[in-house]
Amino acid sequence: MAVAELTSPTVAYTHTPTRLHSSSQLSLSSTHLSFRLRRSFRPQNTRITCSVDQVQAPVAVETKKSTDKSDCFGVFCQTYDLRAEEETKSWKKLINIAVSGAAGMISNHLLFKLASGEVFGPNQPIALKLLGSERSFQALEGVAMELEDSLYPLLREVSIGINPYEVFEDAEWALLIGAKPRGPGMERADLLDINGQIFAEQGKALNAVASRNVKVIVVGNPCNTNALICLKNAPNIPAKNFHALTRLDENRAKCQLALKAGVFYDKVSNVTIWGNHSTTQVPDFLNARINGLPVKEVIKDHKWLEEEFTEMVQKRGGLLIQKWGRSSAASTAVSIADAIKSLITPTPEGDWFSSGVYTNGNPYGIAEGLVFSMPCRSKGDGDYELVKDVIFDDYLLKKITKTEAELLAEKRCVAHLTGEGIAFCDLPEDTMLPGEM
Ligand SMILES: NC(=O)C1=CN([C@@H]2O[C@H](COP(=O)(O)OP(=O)(O)OC[C@H]3O[C@@H](n4cnc5c(N)ncnc54)[C@H](OP(=O)(O)O)[C@@H]3O)[C@@H](O)[C@H]2O)C=CC1
Ligand SMILES: O=C([O-])CC(=O)C(=O)O
Repeated sequence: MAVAELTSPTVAYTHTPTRLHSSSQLSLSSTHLSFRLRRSFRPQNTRITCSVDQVQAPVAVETKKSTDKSDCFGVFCQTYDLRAEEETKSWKKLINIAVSGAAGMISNHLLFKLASGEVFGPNQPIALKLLGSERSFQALEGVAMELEDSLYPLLREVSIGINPYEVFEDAEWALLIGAKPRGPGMERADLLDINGQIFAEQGKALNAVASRNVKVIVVGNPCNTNALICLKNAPNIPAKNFHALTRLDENRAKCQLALKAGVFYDKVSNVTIWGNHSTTQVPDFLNARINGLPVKEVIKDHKWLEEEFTEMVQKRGGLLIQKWGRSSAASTAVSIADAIKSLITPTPEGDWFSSGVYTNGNPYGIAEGLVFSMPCRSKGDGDYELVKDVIFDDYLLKKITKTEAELLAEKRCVAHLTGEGIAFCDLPEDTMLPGEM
């Protein structure tokens, strides 16, 4: 392992332009000031100096095995002691956020939100660990370059890589976005299998190297069953920590209810999406509220609620693809940010949010062992509890049974990936992602 050692009271580091060995490192452990240079290109004669009153004499320190790490990128290979600068003294401890599909469209919106501080807050420095593939590696470098050029103060580290066992190391959040889109003529069972394999692998990697309390949000479709596969392959991480993103569906439902009621969308609350992120999902208008009143008291056209509203939310993703020629990216990124914020800030009194979570001991009688969207509340500690005071009627129960049946069929279809035996695929005919219609 190559470790640069400096002993003079004035620190000066110069090196010639090479692609450095992945473990090259100069570190000042006594002050936590470190310049970490791992397999990054740096400009000719890079010179970094610090005066003696800023730092003590540096000592070289042993680093973790370089092969355990993804590559830090460009300017982010330098890290500084946050306590050394007045402005950063009040900041929290750096958190590691891993993002897969990092060169994709959703990530292209999300990463900049994360880096700006609008998700984790203005005093929360972050490290972004970006997972791509050989196919997308150049694009990933492009993303990292744009992050460099954005000069975000809170963004202290960016690393990129194609091996989940490296990229997920010590991740405290894992936002799993990368997935293969369903191509023409591809059976849904094939999609479940192809993407399921990605999520089985990523579950294993999280299990091996991520923080034991990592929070995982699965976005790549079919996200509920991918999340189930992921958590089944990560037995050392609490199943409760895995989420499938249904917040976009909740946001879409709120928007349509607001439009119909003639109110601004901040007046709509208590919206649950039940079940699968697919066209069987159930946007619950029975428990939802507008200006604190039950939706059915405000919107008297109940036929609209049961038919048009429900179908509009279920198929919103498909309509958007028809208009845009590609699936929702910006609004999905916003909804991922919303989903994270809902877990790290206390839920407003009386309200809740939707997330696809593991049905382990759920109070609604939904089949156990599924990732099913349900109403959740959080104290803001990253954890959540299920909301108990919700009501059901025959319409709602019938719809929930349909989406439950679909998820049970998806589960049977991926039994080979969850350790539950031999897969048997009998998916309902009309099983579709929101983007397929
Ligand atoms: N839950 C939700 O509410 C929503 C979910 N989605 C889903 O999010 C996912 C990402 O969408 P978006 O960012 O727009 O898609 P993009 O196609 O823009 O990017 C996704 C990334 O997935 C990776 N990918 C593509 N093919 C494969 C493959 N065969 N194996 C592994 N990874 C692959 C690629 O990264 P790389 O080459 O680096 O692997 C690509 O950069 C999709 O599955 C989409 O259906 C979209 C909207 C809403
Ligand atoms: O099917 C897709 O990729 C798009 C999707 O999930 C959505 O817009 O809700």
